[in-house]
Amino acid sequence: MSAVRENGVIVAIDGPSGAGKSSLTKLLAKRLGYIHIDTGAMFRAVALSAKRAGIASDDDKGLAELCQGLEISFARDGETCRVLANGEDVSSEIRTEEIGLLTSTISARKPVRQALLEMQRRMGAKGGVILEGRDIGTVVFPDAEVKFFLSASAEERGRRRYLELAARGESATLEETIAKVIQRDRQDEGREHAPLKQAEDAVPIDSTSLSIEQVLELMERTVKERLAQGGKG
Ligand SMILES: Nc1ncnc2c1ncn2[C@@H]1O[C@H](COP(=O)(O)OP(=O)(O)OP(=O)(O)O)[C@@H](O)[C@H]1O
Ligand SMILES: Nc1ccn([C@H]2C[C@H](O)[C@@H](COP(=O)(O)O)O2)c(=O)n1
Repeated sequence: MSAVRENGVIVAIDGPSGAGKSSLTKLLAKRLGYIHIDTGAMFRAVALSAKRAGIASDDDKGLAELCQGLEISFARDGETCRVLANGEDVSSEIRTEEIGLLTSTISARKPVRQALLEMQRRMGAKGGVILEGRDIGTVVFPDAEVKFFLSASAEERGRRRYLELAARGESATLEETIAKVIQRDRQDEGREHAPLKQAEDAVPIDSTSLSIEQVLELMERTVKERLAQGGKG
């Protein structure tokens, strides 16, 4: 294990959409007493801001300027964590399917990745943190002490997303939702800059037939074993 940082280790959780990253990151962070950073929410905040400003998803100059003037932060209040873009709470607005797909497109642009890479490294540098995303273990913190690659079949991930949408009263069919999951996988895996892929030293977890609790147990055990091998908690 590399030298441990001021506040503890860095845990990276990467994987495709709907694999359970956000749910597990929050639960694991609570168990370990770590903070969690949802990097997808940061990309979503950029996409929402670009949409509002009428910046096209291939306008690299416009996107670079947008990112320069955009401060993304998290407001933590007990169990909840709000996402702020220049001080405005955008937590709900960034969670629509439309913003999800736009985010997948905009996050492929180099100036956006560069701007958020710097922010994410600053946020996580002291350790004691779990970051979830697509490229945490490969690009943002390739030296993270613990890396997980969390996946599940596209059908199962689509089913989970469909249930979420139904609970929110949003109309979508299961087939459409699975198709969107597959489209997002293709975009995230196929892009030139920082594509979604498993880091060589990541622990793979297929959650298709595991409960959230089972995945949590597995992750917690793995982190604690690594800490016992030479880190501090
Ligand atoms: N192992 C699991 N079994 C059943 N449901 C799960 C499991 N893991 C996550 N879920 C559910 O699947 C949905 C998607 O999970 P979550 O938002 O954590 O995924 P994600 O990987 O963060 O997705 P995205 O990258 O799109 O934000 C949630 O409703 C969550 O409760
Ligand atoms: N580290 C990251 C995190 C997210 N993205 C992109 C790719 C996703 O399709 C989109 C939304 O992420 P989600 O909130 O669904 O996890 O953001 C990325 O490229 N890199």
